[in-house]
Amino acid sequence: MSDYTIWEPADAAAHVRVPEPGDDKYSRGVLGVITGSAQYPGAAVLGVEAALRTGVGMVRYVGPKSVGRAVLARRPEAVAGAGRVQAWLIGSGMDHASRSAATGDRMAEALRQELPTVLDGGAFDLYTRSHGPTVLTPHYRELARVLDSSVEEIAADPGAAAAHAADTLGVTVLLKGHTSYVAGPGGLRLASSTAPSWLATAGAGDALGGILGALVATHYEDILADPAVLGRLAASACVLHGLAAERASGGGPLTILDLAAAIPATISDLLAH
Ligand SMILES: NC(=O)C1=CN([C@@H]2O[C@H](COP(=O)(O)OP(=O)(O)OC[C@H]3O[C@@H](n4cnc5c(N)ncnc54)[C@H](O)[C@@H]3O)[C@@H](O)[C@H]2O)[C@@H](O)CC1
Ligand SMILES: Nc1ncnc2c1ncn2[C@@H]1O[C@H](COP(=O)(O)OP(=O)(O)O)[C@@H](O)[C@H]1O
Repeated sequence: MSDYTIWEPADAAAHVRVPEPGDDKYSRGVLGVITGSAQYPGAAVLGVEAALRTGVGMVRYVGPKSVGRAVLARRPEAVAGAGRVQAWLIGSGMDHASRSAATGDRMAEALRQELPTVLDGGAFDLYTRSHGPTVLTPHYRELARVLDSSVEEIAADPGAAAAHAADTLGVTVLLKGHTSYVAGPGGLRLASSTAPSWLATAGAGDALGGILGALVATHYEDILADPAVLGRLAASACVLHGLAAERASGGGPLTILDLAAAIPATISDLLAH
């Protein structure tokens, strides 16, 4: 932990791109989303919800048709089907072992574009094929699988595990937990623990993926110019996620749709201070 700098709300505020009068939906950035599966359609719904609430020019959902229908039922603002995007969010709510050929093809096509990419749960196996600036968002069990290690080893020193993963895999790693650790291959080390423990509930990570996806899509040019920006955005996503959870919780339980609904006011508060 000593190598890590705490990423503060003011740091996160500086990493929200506020639209300007000359912006349109494309100049703000389009996020492509390949998440969800027949088994876990809700993960796609939650990620898209959180991305749209964080602010992005457009979300294009490019997953299975049945999941796309669930996404659109909740969020008609999302656009279903392939098209040009500036960043990708891939892998929440899917199991890499049971990935369909169609999903595998969509992922391969996305990764070929060398765009800034967030890889979540069911897509960690693809990190070597992701040639754009890439951030992985594992929890402890997932990082243990990626590193062929054990949960106990990760839990013993999560900051060191995240740093080791970033250095050996050559990607940015956001290791999720009560404290989340962001490590970048260039020695970037940021930590955040803004979230209440009420956030330990199913779907919380799917929402984090959406928040981070939106921040990445709206900063794609900055990331391409300096890949270290990706780590700062990852830490900013953790701060926003934690503060939105705190606002939704108010000291009690929360659902992930409550968290998503709290994101806009969380951002406007951050920008006002
Ligand atoms: N609404 C949704 O669609 C959601 C989908 N989710 C998806 O669900 C999939 C699995 O995610 P995980 O993070 O659980 O994956 P993991 O593979 O890390 O966790 C599964 C492990 O938890 C253990 N386990 C299961 N139930 C348990 C219990 N009651 N008590 C103790 N241990 C238990 C299992 O034995 C297994 O080892 C991912 O694809 C994820 O994206 C989750 O994000 C939750 C919400
Ligand atoms: N005890 C805790 N306190 C605060 N935040 C937590 C706690 N446990 C988990 N979280 C946060 O909740 C999210 C859980 O993500 P993940 O394990 O991927 O869940 P899911 O797969 O259900 O979406 C992460 O952002 C993590 O940082």
